[in-house]
Amino acid sequence: MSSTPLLTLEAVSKRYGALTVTDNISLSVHRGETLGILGPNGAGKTTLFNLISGDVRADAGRIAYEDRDITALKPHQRCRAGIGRSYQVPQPFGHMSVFENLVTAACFGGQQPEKEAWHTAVEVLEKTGLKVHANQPAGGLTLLNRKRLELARALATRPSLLLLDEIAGGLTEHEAQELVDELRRIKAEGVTMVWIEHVVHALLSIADRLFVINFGAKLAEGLPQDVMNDPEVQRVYMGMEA
Ligand SMILES: Nc1ncnc2c1ncn2[C@@H]1O[C@H](COP(=O)(O)OP(=O)(O)OP(=O)(O)O)[C@@H](O)[C@H]1O
Repeated sequence: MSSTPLLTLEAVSKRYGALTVTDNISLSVHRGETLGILGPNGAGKTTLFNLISGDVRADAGRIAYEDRDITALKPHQRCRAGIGRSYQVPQPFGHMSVFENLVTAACFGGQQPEKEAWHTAVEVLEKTGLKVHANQPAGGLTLLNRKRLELARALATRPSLLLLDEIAGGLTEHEAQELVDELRRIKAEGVTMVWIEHVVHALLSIADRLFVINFGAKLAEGLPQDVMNDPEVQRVYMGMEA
């Protein structure tokens, strides 16, 4: 891992009216690492992703990516800079085939010329186990395959940073394990990942570090074992799957 972080957030805040949803968050993500994000429902995890991807603008603070200030960039500019994301609720073009969804992501998200986008789509289909569903309308996929497509669409933009929002949520144990295996292969290729996940044991099987958010603010950060043993984290997580 290089010492220069790939992504840096400095004192980033976001409010909705009187509600501070992101409260002075500073964090760094290093090249090649997988950072796991934990926090109770409504803690502000997805908002943090929205701030990184540009779907939401920060009220205060600075976001840097590859040493470049991206705080004012629009989502498509951040995507082209190398930030790919999946959404908690999969957002494919339901009437289009799986393959068409991937070509579209590669062309418009990744700004790849058509021929390259086709190659990328084929490559990503193989990598994510979606090849047999390539010509199926995305709207008819099972939950596991919709999650895979969500991951595949992000990969088709050829990200150097992959933001994964609850990709294992709602899956069976076996399905979640399949996804984790896929993520491990992606990680081994050098893709840096930030993964929000309530399925803690799935997250722990791959995360290098954890960052815990509660009420929009940082509760804990560090090596997975240290964070999971932190009494405050245990208190906040009581009753949750571990
Ligand atoms: N556009 C918005 N307008 C007003 N409030 C919002 C908006 N988006 C999010 N919030 C509020 O911000 C808080 C944090 O939401 P967020 O979705 O970031 O949490 P989360 O940690 O991802 O939750 P979950 O684990 O349930 O997905 C919640 O109270 C939510 O209702």
